[in-house]
Amino acid sequence: MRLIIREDPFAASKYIADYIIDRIKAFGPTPQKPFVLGLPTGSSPEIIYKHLVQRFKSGEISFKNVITFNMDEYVGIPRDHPESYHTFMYKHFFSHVDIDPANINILNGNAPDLEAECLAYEEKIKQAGGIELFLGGIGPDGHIAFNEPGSSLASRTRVKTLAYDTILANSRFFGNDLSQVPRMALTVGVQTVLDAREVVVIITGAHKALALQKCLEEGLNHMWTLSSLQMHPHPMIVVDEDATLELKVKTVKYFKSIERVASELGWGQGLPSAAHIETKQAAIAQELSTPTKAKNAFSMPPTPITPVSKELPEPEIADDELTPDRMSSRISDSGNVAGLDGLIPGDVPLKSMGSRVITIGS
Ligand SMILES: N[C@@H]1[C@@H](O)[C@H](O)[C@@H](COP(=O)(O)O)O[C@@H]1O
Repeated sequence: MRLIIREDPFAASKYIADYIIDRIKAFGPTPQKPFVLGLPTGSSPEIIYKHLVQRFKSGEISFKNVITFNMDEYVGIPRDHPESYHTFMYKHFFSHVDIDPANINILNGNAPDLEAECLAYEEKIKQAGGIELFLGGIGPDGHIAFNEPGSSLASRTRVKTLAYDTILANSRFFGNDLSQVPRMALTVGVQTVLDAREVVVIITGAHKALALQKCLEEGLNHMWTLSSLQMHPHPMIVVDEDATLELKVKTVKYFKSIERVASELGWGQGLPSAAHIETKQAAIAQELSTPTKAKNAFSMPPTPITPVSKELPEPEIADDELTPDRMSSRISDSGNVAGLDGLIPGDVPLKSMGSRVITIGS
């Protein structure tokens, strides 16, 4: 788990935007090998999108060879509703960059067959080669996408009924009128997120501090679906200071130290590229398949160990000092156990404890 802590939501969002740009550049997407990016909505990612748009406008990054899959969409509100996730994504991101509209994938919450829509979405992700990086946000109840508390951790894209907490939280976008918030949504499943090669989550604000604590310091729990990241090989959570309010000081210090040590050593917190790992794996497999080398690899002579005693000054042992194998001889025959010399007269010394047991029948 990587936990990156930044002072405020702006710094946390900038960190993620930079990270995504670095990952896309390192990947070097082409039409034949596009970068597949999973995306969220919500107020937390808004600043990330602003950064990405800015960097696109300054010519630092292109989204031409990027395919996107959004996490979720409400069921039953028109696609052009001001609060639909389609509208959100075009307003904050897609309309401002050079992404090919054919590469944009968002679930259709008005599909005549919602189940078929979800199955087709999973299939499309598979056909695109799987998601390289899934960016996510969470709700205050620790849900990722719309995987509400109690969701199966093996879930895939499906129809989900929204929890009351989520309806309450999202009512701010619907004039604080609970009755206007859709009751259902289509969402990628927990397992769909975990299938991505890398998952990056933004969490900001004190109202999400408990969720972060549950997911980071406690165990895997379907009531806090973000905790599923514990099962992912490359998760990264980027937070602001407020989101850490419920964490132990020790946890915060540890994760801050990871980042500090890594930067002191000149290491980034990024992933080694897939190509780099594959080259290494191939070299190791080759090495092990060469009979003599493989044999050598497993029958290496033991590394000679310098006896510790040679490194240490000779201990000074008094003539009457005892060696451990004769520890029993430390106990004097006086009947008293070392340290128990001050026994009350008449008390029974430990070595004859048996004498305290009265024989039944006697
Ligand atoms: N389904 C979305 C989530 O995908 C998103 O992560 C969450 C957080 O939104 P915000 O960032 O506005 O708190 O909102 C909704 O519930």
